[in-house]
Amino acid sequence: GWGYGPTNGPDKWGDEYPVANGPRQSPIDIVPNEAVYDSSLKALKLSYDPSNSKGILNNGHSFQVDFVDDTDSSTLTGGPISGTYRLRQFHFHWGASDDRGSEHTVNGIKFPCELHLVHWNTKYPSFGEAASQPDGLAVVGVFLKIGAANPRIQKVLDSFDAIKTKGKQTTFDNFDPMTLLPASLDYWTYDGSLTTPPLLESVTWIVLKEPISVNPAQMDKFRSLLFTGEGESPCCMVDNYRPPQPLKGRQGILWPQ
Ligand SMILES: NS(=O)(=O)c1ccc(-n2ccn(-c3ccc(F)cc3F)c2=O)cc1
Ligand SMILES: [Zn+2]
Repeated sequence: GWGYGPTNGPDKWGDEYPVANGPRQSPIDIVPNEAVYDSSLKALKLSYDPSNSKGILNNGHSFQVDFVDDTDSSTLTGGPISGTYRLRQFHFHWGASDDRGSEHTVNGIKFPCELHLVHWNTKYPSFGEAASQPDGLAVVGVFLKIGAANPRIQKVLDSFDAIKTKGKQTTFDNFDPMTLLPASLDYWTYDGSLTTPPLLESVTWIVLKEPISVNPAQMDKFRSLLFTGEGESPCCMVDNYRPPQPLKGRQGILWPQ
C-alpha cells in the first residue's frame, strides 16, 4: 500500500492513483503577494461541540481524532463555502525535524507541522458520497510553528501511548478543536484535493494565515508514533507530508486581511 517511503511515497502514488497528476491537486505553495483579494468572501464561522469527539486512531499514515457527524452540531459555514459542512475528523502532518513537515508552504517555507480539520458538505447524504464531489469537502489547514508549549494540544499528545502502532485507537472524549485554532481566522482559499490517496479533487482548502505554536518536546512526541503495526519492525511516523503540487492555472485567494 501507499506510504511516504522511497518505494511507496508521493512520487509513486500516480501509478495507482492517476488523479495524482490532475488539475487541482494539493498541497500547493502559497505566495501571499500573488493571492487575489476577493471582497465577496465572508468570514469563517466554526462552531464545534466538544461532546462530538469520539476517538483517536493511528491509521498508519497519521493519527486522527474522529467526530460524531450525524447532526449539525460541529460545523463550518461562511468563508468561501456555501451551505453547511460538518466536522468529520482532524489530523496532522509533520517532519522528522523542525525544518519540514507541513504540506502547504508559504513563499516556499515549510512549517514543522500542519493540522487539518476535515469537513463534508451536508448537501450530500454522507461523508463518503461528499468525498467524490467537487464541492464535497472543506479542509481547514493550520500551520504549527516552534515556540511556546501549547497546553491545548497536550491532551492529544497524552493519548499517544495508547495509539503508538498502526491500527490502535482509544476513546477521546470532550475535546474542543476550537481550542487548537489561532486568534485570527484570516485565511487563504483555493480549490484542491485530498493530499493522500485517493487524492480526490473534492476539497475547498481554507488555510489559516496565523500559525499556532508547539514546543520542541511536543514535536518530539508526534515523532514517537509508529507507521508500523505491533510486532512489525518499528518505523517512526515522520515526514508524512506530500510536497507542493503544480498550480495548473489556479490562483490562491486571500480573504480580506
Ligand atoms: N490530508 S487531507 O487532505 O486533509 C485528507 C487526506 C485523505 C483523506 N481521506 C483518506 C481516505 N478518505 C476517505 C474515507 C472514507 C471515504 F468514504 C472516502 C474517503 F475519501 C479520506 O477522506 C482525508 C483528508
Ligand atoms: Zn491532512
